[in-house]
Amino acid sequence: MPKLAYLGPQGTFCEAALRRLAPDAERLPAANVGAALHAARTGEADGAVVPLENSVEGAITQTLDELAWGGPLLITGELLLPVEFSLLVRPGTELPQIKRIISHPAAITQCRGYLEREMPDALVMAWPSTAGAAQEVAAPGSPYDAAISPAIAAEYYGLDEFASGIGDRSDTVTRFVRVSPPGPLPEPTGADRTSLVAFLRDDHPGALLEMLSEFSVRGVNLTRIESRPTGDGIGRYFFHFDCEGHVADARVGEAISGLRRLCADLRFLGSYPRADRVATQIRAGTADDDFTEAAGWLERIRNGQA
Ligand SMILES: O=C(O)C(=O)Cc1ccccc1
Repeated sequence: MPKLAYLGPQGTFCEAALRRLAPDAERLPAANVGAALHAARTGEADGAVVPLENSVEGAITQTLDELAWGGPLLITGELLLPVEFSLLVRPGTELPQIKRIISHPAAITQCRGYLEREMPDALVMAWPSTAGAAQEVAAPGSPYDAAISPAIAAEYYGLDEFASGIGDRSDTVTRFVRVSPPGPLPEPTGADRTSLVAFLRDDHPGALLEMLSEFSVRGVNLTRIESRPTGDGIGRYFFHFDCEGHVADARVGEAISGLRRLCADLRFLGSYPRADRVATQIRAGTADDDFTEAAGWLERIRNGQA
């Protein structure tokens, strides 16, 4: 039974994601995303489940940066989890008493409308996780009055649900990934995704276009692109790419080789089955057989057998 670290404590969306991704796994709650990934790197856990992006707010940047800069880890699975937010309070709390609210930053930004409408004067502060915020509100003497959290955390920590469904949108989905220490890749399924982090060799006109061309000329569809600052001053960026397909697919492998030549550094973050199981559409001329046929043809020309 694998042991998987996750953004704890019990009751986070991340825990719900882990339960679905690996129902039989032993669950190791971590204080924050960095600690969960650290446990996967050191071997304290066999892997970790962490949030990567949200359909409303976009990237969970801490996860992106950890995967880009931290010790190498491979994404081996993903899950799309619908998320619904509740406002949890100590039993008996009334609206005028709610002055300090805490939650994960991604939850706060997705409940802006409710907070501004219903409690515009409340202070809203970041906490490492939603259920962690609920646990804090429940602690004796806590200076905080409410937590934005999954409803389930009310049961775990003895809180009341002051309001439910407080997200600005009702159809929000968060993408979680399972990461593992470097090792064998999941087998190709025909409905896979590959994740990469690319660092430019130098800044010049068309540098991004050149990278994108490596995908486009081989018929590889991108599913996400994200620029992140390198930290070396304004205007310096590196890029996260997700594309359809598996590194075992010829077109994906060739695109990645092309990127490798273009980039100062290219980090492979894994090839893994897509959560939505949408099969990759293969454009004419970009199937594995087409690459094999073309390579054979080239070989024959070079050998004077054309
Ligand atoms: O704090 C949690 O419960 C998480 O899993 C992170 C998160 C926060 C808000 C939306 C989605 C995931």
